[in-house]
Amino acid sequence: MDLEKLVEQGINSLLFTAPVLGPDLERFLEQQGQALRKLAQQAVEEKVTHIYWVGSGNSQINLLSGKYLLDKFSDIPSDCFTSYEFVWSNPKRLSEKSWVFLASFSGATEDTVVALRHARAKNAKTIVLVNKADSLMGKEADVVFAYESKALYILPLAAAYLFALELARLQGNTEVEPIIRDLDKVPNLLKRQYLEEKEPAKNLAEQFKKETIFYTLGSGVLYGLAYKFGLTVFMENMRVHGSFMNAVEFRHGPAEMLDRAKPSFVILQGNDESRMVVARVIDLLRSQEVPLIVYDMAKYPDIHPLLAPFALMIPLQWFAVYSAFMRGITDLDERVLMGRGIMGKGNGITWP
Ligand SMILES: O=P(O)(O)OC[C@H]1O[C@](O)(CO)[C@@H](O)[C@@H]1O
Repeated sequence: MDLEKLVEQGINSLLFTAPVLGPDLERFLEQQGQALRKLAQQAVEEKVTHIYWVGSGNSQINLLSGKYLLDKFSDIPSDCFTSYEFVWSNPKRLSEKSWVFLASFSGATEDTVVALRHARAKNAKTIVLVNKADSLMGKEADVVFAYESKALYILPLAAAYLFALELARLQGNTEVEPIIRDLDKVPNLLKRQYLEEKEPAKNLAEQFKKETIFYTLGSGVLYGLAYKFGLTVFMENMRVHGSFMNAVEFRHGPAEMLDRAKPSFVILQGNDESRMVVARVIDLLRSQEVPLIVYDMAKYPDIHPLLAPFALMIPLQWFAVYSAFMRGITDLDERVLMGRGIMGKGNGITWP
């Protein structure tokens, strides 16, 4: 089938969020931004002792930014867990003075429902970010943010950013103000990128369509986005082998594999503190002549460096969409194992 026809059909798929990211983020910030800021105020007033961020896959790694920003700018301790790890680790500090944010698009993912019930059993306050308020998790949580969109990575990411930055601002941190201001510029950037990044991504996908292994590397503020594409999108939706690695860890072992084979690499390079070390990894990979794609935040000097996960999302997604089509995947939402009741168990559970 004609590639452009597939793209046209793909616009309605759940995976391909790029067409709605700009408008949906704009709406989300407009409609729910105030409530998120109020929640941050409440956290400060109530002297919350610990904030947990919990989810699975995309719906965990977007929340990691909440911990990253709280650690960097606030004095509230915070941890981010995959849902089952949260339950198994059963942190001793988890109490009625803790707040637990949980994200889930379906609101019915086995792991995260179990985590929500665990947090409730410990009397922690539970705040869920779900697509629909009437989902299983929406009905059981104390506070619900229903984002009403397929943008399951970007909208909870924005919620985590706004909550954490506002909390730090209320604690007197002035460094966060430019980041909060630039967050408002992101919807327009995403609208523009949806149009501008299509052709370059198509060419890149063409160039890489024979590659069978993709390692995706990112560090610092881009750790989460690299994890998202390396661990979920490329493997889950392009169905290629590969994995995610923290870019700073590459010199500590993985580099040696290049002696035997030269798999392809996708590197996300931020404008934050991680930039120079990641640049050294890029130089090393270039010297070894591996197939390499670099997504560089330097292309967006008008956006605060800490907003990189928003700025690099659409170029990567366009690449994944074209790559999937070029590999014979015509339905971007089709799964071979996930969502079929094979891997998720429990009453009302729908995923994975
Ligand atoms: O957001 P939910 O519904 O909890 O689902 C999480 C799942 O969705 C994905 O993010 C995308 O399918 C997976 O990585 C993960 O298994």
